Amino acid sequence: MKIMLKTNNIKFSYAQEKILKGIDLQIKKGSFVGIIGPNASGKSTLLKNISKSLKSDSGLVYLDRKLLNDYDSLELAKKMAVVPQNTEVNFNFNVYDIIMMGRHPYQKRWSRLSKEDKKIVKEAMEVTHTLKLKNKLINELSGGERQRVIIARALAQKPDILLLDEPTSSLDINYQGEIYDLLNYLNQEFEITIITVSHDLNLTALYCEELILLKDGKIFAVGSANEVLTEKNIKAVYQAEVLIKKNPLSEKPFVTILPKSNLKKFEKPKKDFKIHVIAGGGTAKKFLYQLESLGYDLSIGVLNIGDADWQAAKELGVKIVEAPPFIDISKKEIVQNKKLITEADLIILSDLPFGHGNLANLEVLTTVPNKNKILLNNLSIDERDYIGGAAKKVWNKLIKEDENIILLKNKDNLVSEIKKLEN
Ligand SMILES: Nc1ncnc2c1ncn2[C@@H]1O[C@H](COP(=O)(O)OP(=O)(O)OP(=O)(O)O)[C@@H](O)[C@H]1O
Repeated sequence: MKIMLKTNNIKFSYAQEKILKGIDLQIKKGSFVGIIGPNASGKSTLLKNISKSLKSDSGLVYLDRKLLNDYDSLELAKKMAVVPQNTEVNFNFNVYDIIMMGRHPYQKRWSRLSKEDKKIVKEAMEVTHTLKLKNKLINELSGGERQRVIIARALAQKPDILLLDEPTSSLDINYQGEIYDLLNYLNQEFEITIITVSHDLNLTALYCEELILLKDGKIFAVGSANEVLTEKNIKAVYQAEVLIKKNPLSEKPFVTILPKSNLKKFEKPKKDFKIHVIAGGGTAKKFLYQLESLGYDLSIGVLNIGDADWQAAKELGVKIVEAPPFIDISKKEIVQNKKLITEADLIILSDLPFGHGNLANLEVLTTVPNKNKILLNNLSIDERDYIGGAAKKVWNKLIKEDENIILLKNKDNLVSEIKKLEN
């Protein structure tokens, strides 16, 4: 295994404040590494220490087996390029001139641009799709365009290793993917070693083969995305409750912040309005999050354990009447559900499909004629009745006899309907 960059116990302080508290790193040649960690954990300071923009107080940094301190600035610029966090450029040069600056380490004083310089700059512009911006002034570009130009300038240096500090922080989702795709291409095609600092755990997990998680100036965890991005690690380092699922396409972990713990910090006001939801199959997932974030007192049931709505309700800490999957809802669960329904100010029935197993969830509504009900019917009952019309029969009876029913085709209007009832 060839090592491109290695640090031995590096320490760094700004004035009296200790920022890096002994960092040991080994970055393989040709690898794509992501440094993550909370605000002020020392990520940018580490990047500056390994790129000689700051000098470590103690410890050693080796770049390709040679001490970083032994590189002079031109020699270092041929080996390593840095894309800083702030890509603002003080002088309003045009894009071509900015990218050409990347050739500076190779140019002799007062010499003209060589054919080689021009060829390399053109290639850098091609891979970063900046050719069409060539004559534009740098300060007239969008954030994403400027980011690509600064990466092109770094590529014009023909580095073996590229360090990027939050390369996608100001970019929209499309450009974020584009920049990481570009980095991935550079890594795979030209074997450039890449180190990114990022707050985007999911992009980092998706593209980086190794992750370094920093906490308070020390390395907390190193390894693959699956090894580093665990609920336990995230909680320990970010003090955040997250849900980690496997991205079905990439098999990489996908981190979702759990809204409840997030919102708790803002002391979200609780509403004195109880809503019981009858759902299943993920038909309520989206509006459950919405209603929970608005502070409604929610309950849900009867739901099969493992169902998508059950998972959402669990994540949100909503009261659930649950039942084992693949068997009919039992009497006991029906009674528990009825109790919550009786206590609720409003019942919402999502447009869930009905079979033998959950018909009781529909039938229960006929026993509480005085309760307000919102029935979602974006999909007609015909399309959701999997028991030869039995569900449709109950539905039709309900619609005919119950005066407290609101039929709602569009889930987007749900909150406004609830607000009307609340008042
Ligand atoms: N030039 C400076 N002078 C003094 N303190 C600094 C300086 N730059 C950074 N710091 C401090 O060093 C600590 C680490 O900063 P650093 O920028 O390395 O963290 P980070 O993990 O990159 O943070 P973020 O995710 O917020 O960008 C912070 O407490 C910061 O206030």
